[in-house]
Amino acid sequence: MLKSVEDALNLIAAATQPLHAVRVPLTEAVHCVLAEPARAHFDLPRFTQSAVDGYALRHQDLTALPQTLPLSGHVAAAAQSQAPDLKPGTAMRILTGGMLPSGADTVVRQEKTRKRNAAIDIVEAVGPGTDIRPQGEECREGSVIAKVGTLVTPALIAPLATAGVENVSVRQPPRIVVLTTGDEIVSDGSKLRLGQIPDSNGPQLAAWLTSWGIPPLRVEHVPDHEADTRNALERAFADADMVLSCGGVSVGDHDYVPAAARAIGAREVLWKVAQKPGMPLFVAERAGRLLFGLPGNPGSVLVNLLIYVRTAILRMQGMEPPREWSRFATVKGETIQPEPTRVRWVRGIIDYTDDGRCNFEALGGQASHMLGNLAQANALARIPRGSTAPTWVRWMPI
Ligand SMILES: Nc1nc2c(c(=O)[nH]1)N[C@H]1C(S)=C(S)[C@@H](COP(=O)(O)OP(=O)(O)OC[C@H]3O[C@@H](n4cnc5c(N)ncnc54)[C@H](O)[C@@H]3O)O[C@H]1N2
Ligand code: MOO
Repeated sequence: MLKSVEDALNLIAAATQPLHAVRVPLTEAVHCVLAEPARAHFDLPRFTQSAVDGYALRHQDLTALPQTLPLSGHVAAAAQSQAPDLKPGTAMRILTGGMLPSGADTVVRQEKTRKRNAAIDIVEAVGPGTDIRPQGEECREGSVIAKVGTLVTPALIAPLATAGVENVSVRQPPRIVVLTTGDEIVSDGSKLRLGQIPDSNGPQLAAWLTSWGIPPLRVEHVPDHEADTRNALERAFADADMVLSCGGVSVGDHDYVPAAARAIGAREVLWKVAQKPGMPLFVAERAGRLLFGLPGNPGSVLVNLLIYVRTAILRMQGMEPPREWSRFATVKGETIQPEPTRVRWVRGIIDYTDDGRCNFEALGGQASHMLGNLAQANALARIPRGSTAPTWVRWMPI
Protein backbone atom coordinates (compact mmCIF):
# COMPACT_ATOMS: atom_id res chain seq x y z
CA MET A 1 0.00 0.00 0.00
CA LEU A 2 1.47 3.35 -1.03
CA LYS A 3 1.86 5.99 1.71
CA SER A 4 0.46 9.46 1.12
CA VAL A 5 2.98 12.32 0.94
CA GLU A 6 1.75 13.64 4.32
CA ASP A 7 2.00 10.22 5.98
CA ALA A 8 5.52 9.79 4.57
CA LEU A 9 6.58 13.20 5.94
CA ASN A 10 5.08 12.35 9.36
CA LEU A 11 6.73 8.91 9.51
CA ILE A 12 10.11 10.43 8.60
CA ALA A 13 9.66 13.20 11.18
CA ALA A 14 8.89 10.62 13.88
CA ALA A 15 12.08 8.70 13.01
CA THR A 16 14.32 11.79 13.01
CA GLN A 17 16.15 13.01 16.14
CA PRO A 18 18.00 16.32 16.57
CA LEU A 19 21.77 15.72 16.81
CA HIS A 20 23.86 16.85 19.79
CA ALA A 21 24.94 20.45 20.32
CA VAL A 22 28.47 21.74 19.66
CA ARG A 23 30.06 25.16 20.17
CA VAL A 24 31.57 26.67 17.00
CA PRO A 25 33.14 30.02 16.07
CA LEU A 26 30.54 32.39 14.63
CA THR A 27 32.30 32.45 11.26
CA GLU A 28 31.84 28.67 10.94
CA ALA A 29 28.18 28.67 11.97
CA VAL A 30 26.51 29.56 8.65
CA HIS A 31 24.04 26.80 7.63
CA CYS A 32 23.92 25.55 11.26
CA VAL A 33 20.91 25.83 13.59
CA LEU A 34 21.17 27.41 17.06
CA ALA A 35 20.88 24.96 19.97
CA GLU A 36 20.93 27.79 22.55
CA PRO A 37 19.70 31.37 22.21
CA ALA A 38 22.38 33.84 21.08
CA ARG A 39 22.39 36.78 23.53
CA ALA A 40 23.96 40.24 23.39
CA HIS A 41 27.18 40.34 25.42
CA PHE A 42 26.67 44.05 26.13
CA ASP A 43 24.25 46.93 25.53
CA LEU A 44 23.82 48.03 21.92
CA PRO A 45 25.10 50.63 21.29
CA ARG A 46 27.77 49.80 23.86
CA PHE A 47 28.22 53.46 24.90
CA THR A 48 26.44 56.69 24.05
CA GLN A 49 28.00 58.02 20.87
CA SER A 50 27.74 60.46 17.99
CA ALA A 51 25.84 59.46 14.83
CA VAL A 52 27.70 62.00 12.67
CA ASP A 53 30.96 63.91 12.19
CA GLY A 54 30.40 67.22 14.01
CA TYR A 55 30.62 68.88 17.41
CA ALA A 56 29.40 67.75 20.83
CA LEU A 57 27.94 70.45 23.10
CA ARG A 58 25.42 71.30 25.77
CA HIS A 59 22.16 72.35 24.18
CA GLN A 60 21.66 75.05 26.83
CA ASP A 61 24.82 76.78 25.50
CA LEU A 62 22.98 77.55 22.22
CA THR A 63 21.35 80.89 22.92
CA ALA A 64 21.59 82.66 19.55
CA LEU A 65 22.28 81.99 15.88
CA PRO A 66 25.01 82.03 14.81
CA GLN A 67 26.47 80.90 18.12
CA THR A 68 30.24 80.83 18.59
CA LEU A 69 31.70 78.20 20.95
CA PRO A 70 35.43 77.65 21.63
CA LEU A 71 36.71 74.12 20.87
CA SER A 72 37.98 72.29 23.94
CA GLY A 73 38.97 68.89 22.56
CA HIS A 74 38.61 66.11 20.00
CA VAL A 75 36.94 62.69 20.25
CA ALA A 76 37.77 60.15 17.59
CA ALA A 77 35.92 56.84 17.21
CA ALA A 78 38.69 54.90 18.96
CA ALA A 79 39.69 53.41 22.32
CA GLN A 80 39.75 56.07 25.04
CA SER A 81 42.13 56.18 28.03
CA GLN A 82 39.33 57.85 29.99
CA ALA A 83 35.77 58.98 29.22
CA PRO A 84 35.94 62.47 27.65
CA ASP A 85 34.58 65.42 29.63
CA LEU A 86 33.08 68.58 28.08
CA LYS A 87 33.84 71.94 29.74
CA PRO A 88 30.71 74.13 30.00
CA GLY A 89 30.40 76.79 27.32
CA THR A 90 32.61 74.87 24.85
CA ALA A 91 32.22 72.33 22.05
CA MET A 92 34.31 69.24 21.24
CA ARG A 93 35.10 67.94 17.81
CA ILE A 94 33.55 64.44 17.52
CA LEU A 95 33.60 61.81 14.75
CA THR A 96 30.90 59.29 13.83
CA GLY A 97 30.87 56.51 16.46
CA GLY A 98 32.96 58.61 18.90
CA MET A 99 32.02 58.39 22.61
CA LEU A 100 29.84 61.34 23.67
CA PRO A 101 31.71 63.40 26.29
CA SER A 102 30.06 63.59 29.69
CA GLY A 103 28.18 66.87 30.00
CA ALA A 104 27.31 66.93 26.27
CA ASP A 105 23.70 66.22 25.26
CA THR A 106 23.63 67.21 21.59
CA VAL A 107 25.75 66.83 18.46
CA VAL A 108 25.70 69.46 15.72
CA ARG A 109 26.65 67.99 12.38
CA GLN A 110 29.54 69.62 10.56
CA GLU A 111 27.32 70.95 7.74
CA LYS A 112 25.48 73.19 10.25
CA THR A 113 28.70 74.88 11.41
CA ARG A 114 31.49 77.18 10.21
CA LYS A 115 35.00 76.50 11.44
CA ARG A 116 37.14 79.27 12.88
CA ASN A 117 40.68 78.75 14.24
CA ALA A 118 39.97 77.39 17.70
CA ALA A 119 36.19 77.81 17.67
CA ILE A 120 33.07 77.03 15.62
CA ASP A 121 30.02 79.04 14.64
CA ILE A 122 26.80 77.08 14.80
CA VAL A 123 24.75 78.53 11.94
CA GLU A 124 21.59 76.39 11.94
CA ALA A 125 19.20 75.47 14.76
CA VAL A 126 19.38 71.95 16.25
CA GLY A 127 17.06 70.35 18.78
CA PRO A 128 18.33 68.88 22.07
CA GLY A 129 19.58 65.28 21.75
CA THR A 130 20.13 65.54 18.01
CA ASP A 131 22.43 62.96 16.32
CA ILE A 132 23.12 60.93 19.43
CA ARG A 133 22.94 57.13 19.62
CA PRO A 134 22.14 56.38 23.29
CA GLN A 135 23.69 53.35 25.04
CA GLY A 136 21.26 50.39 24.99
CA GLU A 137 18.97 52.11 22.45
CA GLU A 138 18.71 48.92 20.37
CA CYS A 139 18.96 46.26 23.07
CA ARG A 140 20.28 45.53 26.56
CA GLU A 141 23.09 43.16 27.60
CA GLY A 142 21.74 39.59 27.80
CA SER A 143 18.79 40.11 25.50
CA VAL A 144 18.12 37.40 22.91
CA ILE A 145 19.27 38.29 19.39
CA ALA A 146 18.34 34.91 17.84
CA LYS A 147 16.19 32.11 19.29
CA VAL A 148 16.88 28.38 19.54
CA GLY A 149 16.06 26.76 16.19
CA THR A 150 17.20 29.74 14.10
CA LEU A 151 19.10 28.82 10.94
CA VAL A 152 22.31 30.86 10.88
CA THR A 153 22.38 32.68 7.55
CA PRO A 154 24.91 35.26 6.34
CA ALA A 155 22.31 37.89 7.39
CA LEU A 156 22.62 36.80 11.04
CA ILE A 157 26.42 37.07 11.25
CA ALA A 158 26.65 40.87 11.57
CA PRO A 159 23.93 41.24 14.26
CA LEU A 160 25.67 38.57 16.35
CA ALA A 161 29.21 39.88 15.78
CA THR A 162 28.14 43.42 16.68
CA ALA A 163 26.70 42.09 19.96
CA GLY A 164 30.07 40.54 20.87
CA VAL A 165 29.04 36.94 20.10
CA GLU A 166 32.21 35.09 19.10
CA ASN A 167 30.93 31.53 19.20
CA VAL A 168 27.52 29.90 19.27
CA SER A 169 25.99 26.61 20.31
CA VAL A 170 24.58 24.81 17.26
CA ARG A 171 23.37 21.32 16.45
CA GLN A 172 26.04 19.14 14.86
CA PRO A 173 25.25 19.08 11.11
CA PRO A 174 24.50 15.51 10.00
CA ARG A 175 27.38 13.51 8.56
CA ILE A 176 26.08 12.10 5.28
CA VAL A 177 27.38 9.28 3.09
CA VAL A 178 26.10 8.97 -0.48
CA LEU A 179 26.02 5.57 -2.15
CA THR A 180 25.36 5.16 -5.85
CA THR A 181 24.40 1.75 -7.22
CA GLY A 182 24.07 0.19 -10.65
CA ASP A 183 26.63 -1.61 -12.81
CA GLU A 184 25.71 0.63 -15.75
CA ILE A 185 26.87 3.73 -13.84
CA VAL A 186 30.35 5.15 -14.44
CA SER A 187 31.48 7.59 -11.77
CA ASP A 188 35.26 7.63 -12.19
CA GLY A 189 35.36 9.45 -15.52
CA SER A 190 36.47 6.36 -17.46
CA LYS A 191 35.34 5.86 -21.08
CA LEU A 192 31.72 4.74 -21.39
CA ARG A 193 31.17 1.30 -22.85
CA LEU A 194 28.02 0.19 -24.64
CA GLY A 195 25.20 0.04 -22.06
CA GLN A 196 26.89 2.42 -19.62
CA ILE A 197 25.90 5.97 -18.58
CA PRO A 198 27.68 8.61 -16.49
CA ASP A 199 26.77 9.04 -12.84
CA SER A 200 24.47 12.05 -12.46
CA ASN A 201 22.94 11.24 -9.05
CA GLY A 202 26.25 11.30 -7.15
CA PRO A 203 27.19 14.78 -8.44
CA GLN A 204 23.64 16.16 -8.02
CA LEU A 205 23.38 14.91 -4.42
CA ALA A 206 26.85 16.20 -3.52
CA ALA A 207 26.08 19.60 -5.08
CA TRP A 208 22.76 20.05 -3.23
CA LEU A 209 24.22 18.92 0.09
CA THR A 210 27.18 21.24 -0.34
CA SER A 211 24.83 24.15 -1.10
CA TRP A 212 23.18 23.45 2.30
CA GLY A 213 26.58 23.55 4.03
CA ILE A 214 26.75 19.75 4.50
CA PRO A 215 29.13 18.29 1.91
CA PRO A 216 28.94 14.47 2.02
CA LEU A 217 31.66 12.56 3.85
CA ARG A 218 32.04 10.53 0.67
CA VAL A 219 30.24 9.48 -2.51
CA GLU A 220 30.85 5.79 -3.01
CA HIS A 221 29.84 3.55 -5.88
CA VAL A 222 28.51 0.11 -4.96
CA PRO A 223 28.41 -2.80 -7.44
CA ASP A 224 25.04 -4.51 -8.05
CA HIS A 225 25.70 -7.33 -5.65
CA GLU A 226 23.87 -8.22 -2.47
CA ALA A 227 26.95 -8.69 -0.23
CA ASP A 228 28.58 -5.49 -1.56
CA THR A 229 25.37 -3.56 -0.87
CA ARG A 230 25.20 -4.93 2.68
CA ASN A 231 28.87 -4.13 3.36
CA ALA A 232 28.55 -0.63 1.93
CA LEU A 233 25.45 0.07 4.04
CA GLU A 234 27.17 -1.30 7.18
CA ARG A 235 30.19 0.98 6.64
CA ALA A 236 27.98 3.97 5.81
CA PHE A 237 25.85 3.50 8.96
CA ALA A 238 29.06 3.28 11.01
CA ASP A 239 30.32 6.64 9.72
CA ALA A 240 27.20 8.70 9.06
CA ASP A 241 24.06 10.06 10.69
CA MET A 242 22.28 9.80 7.34
CA VAL A 243 22.87 7.51 4.37
CA LEU A 244 21.57 8.46 0.93
CA SER A 245 21.63 5.63 -1.55
CA CYS A 246 20.28 5.93 -5.06
CA GLY A 247 18.97 3.09 -7.18
CA GLY A 248 18.20 -0.48 -6.24
CA VAL A 249 14.89 0.05 -4.42
CA SER A 250 12.42 -1.17 -7.04
CA VAL A 251 11.51 -4.73 -7.99
CA GLY A 252 14.36 -5.42 -10.43
CA ASP A 253 16.63 -8.46 -10.16
CA HIS A 254 19.45 -6.31 -8.76
CA ASP A 255 17.42 -4.08 -6.41
CA TYR A 256 19.17 -5.04 -3.17
CA VAL A 257 18.89 -1.95 -0.96
CA PRO A 258 15.74 -2.76 1.11
CA ALA A 259 16.78 -6.40 1.72
CA ALA A 260 20.36 -5.38 2.59
CA ALA A 261 19.10 -2.68 4.98
CA ARG A 262 16.94 -5.24 6.78
CA ALA A 263 19.78 -7.73 6.86
CA ILE A 264 21.95 -5.30 8.81
CA GLY A 265 19.18 -4.64 11.33
CA ALA A 266 17.63 -1.43 9.99
CA ARG A 267 13.93 -0.92 10.67
CA GLU A 268 11.73 -0.01 7.68
CA VAL A 269 10.11 3.40 8.18
CA LEU A 270 8.31 3.39 4.84
CA TRP A 271 8.55 2.00 1.34
CA LYS A 272 6.66 3.52 -1.62
CA VAL A 273 4.87 6.84 -1.65
CA ALA A 274 1.85 7.82 -3.75
CA GLN A 275 3.77 10.30 -5.88
CA LYS A 276 5.25 10.74 -9.33
CA PRO A 277 8.16 10.80 -9.73
CA GLY A 278 9.84 9.12 -6.78
CA MET A 279 7.29 6.42 -5.95
CA PRO A 280 9.63 3.61 -4.78
CA LEU A 281 11.24 5.73 -2.00
CA PHE A 282 12.54 3.47 0.81
CA VAL A 283 13.35 4.86 4.27
CA ALA A 284 14.84 2.90 7.17
CA GLU A 285 16.31 3.70 10.57
CA ARG A 286 19.01 2.09 12.70
CA ALA A 287 20.00 3.43 16.13
CA GLY A 288 18.77 6.93 15.30
CA ARG A 289 20.55 6.98 11.93
CA LEU A 290 18.49 7.24 8.75
CA LEU A 291 18.77 5.57 5.38
CA PHE A 292 17.00 7.15 2.41
CA GLY A 293 16.92 4.61 -0.39
CA LEU A 294 16.25 7.02 -3.25
CA PRO A 295 14.87 5.50 -6.45
CA GLY A 296 17.57 5.68 -9.12
CA ASN A 297 15.92 7.82 -11.78
CA PRO A 298 17.59 11.25 -11.45
CA GLY A 299 14.24 13.14 -11.44
CA SER A 300 13.09 10.94 -8.60
CA VAL A 301 16.33 11.59 -6.66
CA LEU A 302 15.78 15.34 -7.00
CA VAL A 303 12.18 15.28 -5.75
CA ASN A 304 12.83 12.96 -2.83
CA LEU A 305 15.89 14.97 -1.84
CA LEU A 306 14.04 18.30 -1.83
CA ILE A 307 10.83 17.06 -0.20
CA TYR A 308 11.91 14.42 2.34
CA VAL A 309 15.69 14.43 2.81
CA ARG A 310 15.89 18.19 3.18
CA THR A 311 13.25 18.29 5.91
CA ALA A 312 14.94 15.40 7.76
CA ILE A 313 18.29 17.22 7.60
CA LEU A 314 16.74 20.39 9.03
CA ARG A 315 15.07 18.41 11.79
CA MET A 316 18.40 16.69 12.67
CA GLN A 317 19.81 20.19 12.88
CA GLY A 318 17.07 21.12 15.34
CA MET A 319 14.87 23.21 13.08
CA GLU A 320 11.19 22.92 12.28
CA PRO A 321 11.32 22.85 8.45
CA PRO A 322 9.86 25.93 6.76
CA ARG A 323 6.40 25.76 5.19
CA GLU A 324 7.66 25.75 1.62
CA TRP A 325 4.22 24.92 0.30
CA SER A 326 2.64 28.15 1.48
CA ARG A 327 3.68 29.77 -1.83
CA PHE A 328 0.94 29.96 -4.44
CA ALA A 329 0.96 30.63 -8.18
CA THR A 330 -1.56 30.75 -11.01
CA VAL A 331 -1.01 28.11 -13.70
CA LYS A 332 -0.18 29.62 -17.07
CA GLY A 333 0.55 27.99 -20.44
CA GLU A 334 -0.19 24.29 -20.99
CA THR A 335 -2.64 22.71 -18.54
CA ILE A 336 -1.10 20.28 -16.05
CA GLN A 337 -2.74 16.87 -15.98
CA PRO A 338 -2.99 15.49 -12.43
CA GLU A 339 -2.55 11.81 -11.58
CA PRO A 340 -5.77 10.18 -10.29
CA THR A 341 -4.15 8.47 -7.28
CA ARG A 342 -0.75 10.15 -6.77
CA VAL A 343 0.72 13.58 -6.11
CA ARG A 344 2.67 14.88 -9.10
CA TRP A 345 5.82 16.97 -8.70
CA VAL A 346 6.30 19.19 -11.73
CA ARG A 347 9.35 21.26 -12.67
CA GLY A 348 8.61 24.66 -14.15
CA ILE A 349 9.16 28.38 -14.25
CA ILE A 350 7.81 30.91 -11.77
CA ASP A 351 7.56 34.49 -12.94
CA TYR A 352 5.96 37.64 -11.61
CA THR A 353 3.81 40.11 -13.52
CA ASP A 354 4.43 43.85 -13.18
CA ASP A 355 1.49 44.07 -10.77
CA GLY A 356 3.02 41.39 -8.53
CA ARG A 357 1.06 38.30 -9.53
CA CYS A 358 2.89 34.98 -9.54
CA ASN A 359 2.56 32.53 -12.43
CA PHE A 360 3.78 28.94 -12.82
CA GLU A 361 4.42 27.42 -16.22
CA ALA A 362 5.22 23.70 -16.43
CA LEU A 363 8.17 22.73 -18.63
CA GLY A 364 8.32 19.79 -21.06
CA GLY A 365 10.41 16.68 -20.37
CA GLN A 366 8.95 15.79 -16.96
CA ALA A 367 9.76 12.06 -17.11
CA SER A 368 11.87 10.96 -14.17
CA HIS A 369 14.87 9.92 -16.30
CA MET A 370 14.93 13.40 -17.91
CA LEU A 371 16.58 16.36 -16.22
CA GLY A 372 17.30 18.75 -19.11
CA ASN A 373 14.57 21.16 -18.05
CA LEU A 374 16.49 21.90 -14.82
CA ALA A 375 18.57 24.25 -16.96
CA GLN A 376 15.45 26.53 -17.02
CA ALA A 377 13.34 25.42 -14.06
CA ASN A 378 13.29 27.57 -10.93
CA ALA A 379 10.36 25.91 -9.14
CA LEU A 380 8.87 22.57 -8.22
CA ALA A 381 5.06 22.52 -8.07
CA ARG A 382 2.93 20.06 -6.17
CA ILE A 383 -0.10 18.83 -8.12
CA PRO A 384 -2.64 17.12 -5.84
CA ARG A 385 -4.09 13.83 -7.01
CA GLY A 386 -7.42 14.18 -8.81
CA SER A 387 -8.91 14.51 -12.25
CA THR A 388 -9.25 18.26 -12.78
CA ALA A 389 -6.31 20.26 -14.14
CA PRO A 390 -5.39 22.83 -11.45
CA THR A 391 -5.75 26.57 -12.09
CA TRP A 392 -3.31 27.34 -9.26
CA VAL A 393 -0.52 25.40 -7.55
CA ARG A 394 1.64 25.41 -4.43
CA TRP A 395 5.35 25.52 -5.20
CA MET A 396 8.84 25.75 -3.79
CA PRO A 397 11.95 27.29 -5.35
CA ILE A 398 14.70 25.06 -6.77
N1 LIG B 1 8.36 -3.37 -12.65
C1 LIG B 1 8.62 -2.18 -12.14
N2 LIG B 1 9.64 -1.48 -12.61
C2 LIG B 1 9.92 -0.28 -12.13
C3 LIG B 1 9.09 0.28 -11.12
C4 LIG B 1 8.03 -0.50 -10.63
O1 LIG B 1 7.28 -0.09 -9.73
N3 LIG B 1 7.82 -1.73 -11.16
N4 LIG B 1 9.34 1.53 -10.67
C5 LIG B 1 10.00 2.41 -11.60
C6 LIG B 1 10.32 3.63 -10.97
S1 LIG B 1 9.04 4.69 -10.69
C7 LIG B 1 11.59 3.99 -10.68
S2 LIG B 1 11.93 5.54 -10.03
C8 LIG B 1 12.71 3.09 -10.87
C9 LIG B 1 13.47 3.01 -9.55
O2 LIG B 1 14.25 1.93 -9.58
P1 LIG B 1 15.53 1.71 -8.70
O3 LIG B 1 15.58 2.59 -7.53
O4 LIG B 1 15.63 0.29 -8.45
O5 LIG B 1 16.66 2.29 -9.62
P2 LIG B 1 17.52 1.57 -10.71
O6 LIG B 1 16.74 0.52 -11.36
O7 LIG B 1 18.79 1.19 -10.09
O8 LIG B 1 17.72 2.79 -11.68
C10 LIG B 1 16.64 3.43 -12.29
C11 LIG B 1 17.16 4.29 -13.44
O9 LIG B 1 17.99 5.30 -12.93
C12 LIG B 1 19.29 5.25 -13.53
N5 LIG B 1 20.30 5.58 -12.53
C13 LIG B 1 20.51 4.90 -11.39
N6 LIG B 1 21.53 5.44 -10.72
C14 LIG B 1 21.98 6.47 -11.45
C15 LIG B 1 23.02 7.41 -11.29
N7 LIG B 1 23.83 7.39 -10.21
N8 LIG B 1 23.20 8.35 -12.23
C16 LIG B 1 22.40 8.37 -13.33
N9 LIG B 1 21.38 7.51 -13.54
C17 LIG B 1 21.17 6.57 -12.62
C18 LIG B 1 19.43 3.82 -14.00
O10 LIG B 1 20.35 3.71 -15.02
C19 LIG B 1 18.01 3.48 -14.41
O11 LIG B 1 17.76 3.96 -15.70
O12 LIG B 1 12.29 1.82 -11.24
C20 LIG B 1 11.23 1.78 -12.22
N10 LIG B 1 10.98 0.44 -12.61
O1 MOO C 1 8.93 7.20 -9.46
MO1 MOO C 1 9.90 6.84 -10.81
O2 MOO C 1 10.81 8.22 -10.25
O3 MOO C 1 8.66 7.85 -11.73
O4 MOO C 1 10.57 6.86 -12.36
